Amino acid sequence: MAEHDENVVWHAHPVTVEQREKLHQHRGAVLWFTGLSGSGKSTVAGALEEALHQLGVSTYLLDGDNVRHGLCSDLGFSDADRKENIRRVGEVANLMADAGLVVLSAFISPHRVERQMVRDRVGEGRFIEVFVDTPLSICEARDPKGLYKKARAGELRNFTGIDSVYEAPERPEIHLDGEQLVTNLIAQLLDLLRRDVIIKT
Ligand SMILES: Nc1ncnc2c1ncn2[C@@H]1O[C@H](COP(=O)(O)OS(=O)(=O)O)[C@@H](OP(=O)(O)O)[C@H]1O
Ligand SMILES: Nc1ncnc2c1ncn2[C@@H]1O[C@H](COP(=O)(O)OP(=O)(O)O)[C@@H](O)[C@H]1O
Repeated sequence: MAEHDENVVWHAHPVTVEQREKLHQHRGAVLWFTGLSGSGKSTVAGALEEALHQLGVSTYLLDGDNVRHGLCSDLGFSDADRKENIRRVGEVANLMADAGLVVLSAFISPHRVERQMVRDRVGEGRFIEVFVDTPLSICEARDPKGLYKKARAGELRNFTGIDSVYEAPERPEIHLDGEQLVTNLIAQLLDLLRRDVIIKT
């Protein structure tokens, strides 16, 4: 894919990200949830969004299951397609954070290199990697969509954790034990957002 056309020139607009953040009364950021299928990414991200919304924070939740019905409906689960999925979502998340929102994204995002690509794009300080660490055996026992069962039966190929790799984060901003109570996990995430001065409330 072409990087960009040299004839396309960046245009600096008069309203800055700092001005937009001032209006929102909090900083823009990307909370990047990563973990196995069934680890709890959507559940925890959804509960955190609810808590933030109640605190008056402007949020948006990007979820793999939903984005793959629209923006990324042409993509499957090969390594190349997952990479493109994360690239597109990373760009959208970056734009939303630039708009001053606290973005929550819930994608398996199994490869370190792609998560690093999004980190570089969003920038240190704004990118918060959230590792939802739930053992494969627990995810498989939960199996809310019956996908692990299908993968074990050989009916679903390239399934993360079964016949496709998951590279755990080495230095996530926060490492959650995905077997703890959701309320406990939300308290840890709110603490981090306050400590990093993303939110003030
Ligand atoms: N082969 C394979 N591997 C993993 N997951 C699969 C696969 N096929 C379908 N699904 C369903 O798609 C959801 C993961 O989509 P993501 O966009 O998060 O995946 S990725 O980040 O591009 O790897 C994932 O949702 P979650 O369970 O919410 O993680 C699955 O429901
Ligand atoms: N902390 C938790 N403790 C117990 N069950 C959980 C927890 N988080 C999620 N679950 C349950 O695990 C299943 C998978 O959660 P989900 O959020 O869909 O995972 P993911 O988005 O990572 O695939 C759901 O049935 C959900 O209710």
